[in-house]
Amino acid sequence: MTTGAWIAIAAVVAVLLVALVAGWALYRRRRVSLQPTQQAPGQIGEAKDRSGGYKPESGFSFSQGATATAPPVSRPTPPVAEPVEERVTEVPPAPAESAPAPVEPAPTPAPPAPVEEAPAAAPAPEAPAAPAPVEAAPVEKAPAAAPAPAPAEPAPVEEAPAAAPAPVEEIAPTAGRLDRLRGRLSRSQSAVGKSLLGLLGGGDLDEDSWEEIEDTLLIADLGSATTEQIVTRLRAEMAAGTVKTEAEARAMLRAVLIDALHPEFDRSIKALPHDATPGVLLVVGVNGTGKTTSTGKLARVLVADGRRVLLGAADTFRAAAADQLQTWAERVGAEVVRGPEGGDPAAIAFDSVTKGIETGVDVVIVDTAGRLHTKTGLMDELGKVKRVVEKRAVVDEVLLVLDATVGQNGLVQARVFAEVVDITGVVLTKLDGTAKGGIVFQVQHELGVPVKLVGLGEGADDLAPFEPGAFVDALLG
Ligand SMILES: Nc1nc2c(ncn2[C@@H]2O[C@H](COP(=O)(O)OP(=O)(O)OP(=O)(O)O)[C@@H](O)[C@H]2O)c(=O)[nH]1
Repeated sequence: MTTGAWIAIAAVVAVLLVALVAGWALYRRRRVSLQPTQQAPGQIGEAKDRSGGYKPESGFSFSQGATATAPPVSRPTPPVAEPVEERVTEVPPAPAESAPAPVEPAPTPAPPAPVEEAPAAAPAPEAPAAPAPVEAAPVEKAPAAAPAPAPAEPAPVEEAPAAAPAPVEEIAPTAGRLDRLRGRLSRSQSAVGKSLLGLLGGGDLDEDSWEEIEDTLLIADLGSATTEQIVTRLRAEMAAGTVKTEAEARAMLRAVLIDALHPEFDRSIKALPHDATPGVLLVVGVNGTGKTTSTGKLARVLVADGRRVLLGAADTFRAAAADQLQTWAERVGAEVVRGPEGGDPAAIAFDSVTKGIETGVDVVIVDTAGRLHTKTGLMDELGKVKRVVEKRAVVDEVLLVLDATVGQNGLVQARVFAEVVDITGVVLTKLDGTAKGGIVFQVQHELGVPVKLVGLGEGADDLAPFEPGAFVDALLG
């Protein structure tokens, strides 16, 4: 071979080498690399307890709703029970539209003296032995002015007549019992967190990795808008070069997720009484989502907090729902107002609030029915319930109960309800049974209202306040 040929070969080899090195350098520049940590003690993410179930830092927070604009009603001093008939007949004419059907005060363990007889006996609210007011006669409704369209004398709901009320339960203080929820959420949620941290902390982040992060968020039900927002922020943080270690990646992910959960939202439950009226909460949602259960759990929390509670069983769709609510009420010593199966929910809601005002309870929680048969039907029913209640008191909260396990369907439901009533907060139930807690992000994003409470099990005390930080910690495992 000639010298010229050797020189040519050497030149080609040199060019190839330069191209190879330049290509490798370019490739490295496009990847974000994470070094395993050598962090100083105390640095974020260092050896902290990540067994991390959902563990709210604080207890439930209750506040007072906006100042009442409803007609002032003098609030008699506490629990002296009066005959229900008397109380109810004092009610000013109800809105014409309500045409309320007779409502039967249900027996409660905190007995308002038995209907019909009851002198001014004031039974102690906690006396389990006190006989239930058997055979509560249908109460004459005040609004009788308008010739009530023959309320078809409702077949009295099976009132479990002679059954002695269950003894009122001791309820653990709310603060202490929240610890028991630890771990519930992590069992189902941590898959999402593990996957995200695996990708972010795994070393190199190329386009495929970003796509995987996006998929993980979408699969966890965060929805496309929230996912896009989160991925954009994660990319920006990574590109800024501030994230060099796994611990930093974790801390950054945590901060981004918490931000997306709107930590600034007011999540207190507007359940405190006004000067002349109780706090009034409407609980709405599709049947089966956990409305009645959540109403009962919330009543327990309030009673444990020293509040006098009245539950209104306006879910007249099936008698069992009212029975269920009554059982919850009996267990905690709350009062209950219920009506006949198929009765007018608005009438029961109206009577609940009326009775609540007159007996001076602190808070009335009305459990409504949520048949999504037609939007118009729902609109009529719920709209009417709210309007009628507002004749007596301000509605402080409309809590929408959503089942976290139904994913996108929950969002569809949320939209429909939000069109019908002004939702002020969301109760997300069954978070213990899903690996897709991401619906929390979507619901807040779509409705612009906070998730205030989460259901983490079927137990009576498995209700917790929603806290973004605690939730993200549980999510990251
Ligand atoms: N695992 C789990 N189950 C729950 C939770 N909340 C409610 N449930 C269960 O969900 C089922 C339905 O709850 P309900 O309270 O009856 O639902 P609802 O919306 O009132 O429905 P209706 O009674 O038909 O009006 C019950 O078996 C509850 O025990 C929760 O947070 N976790």
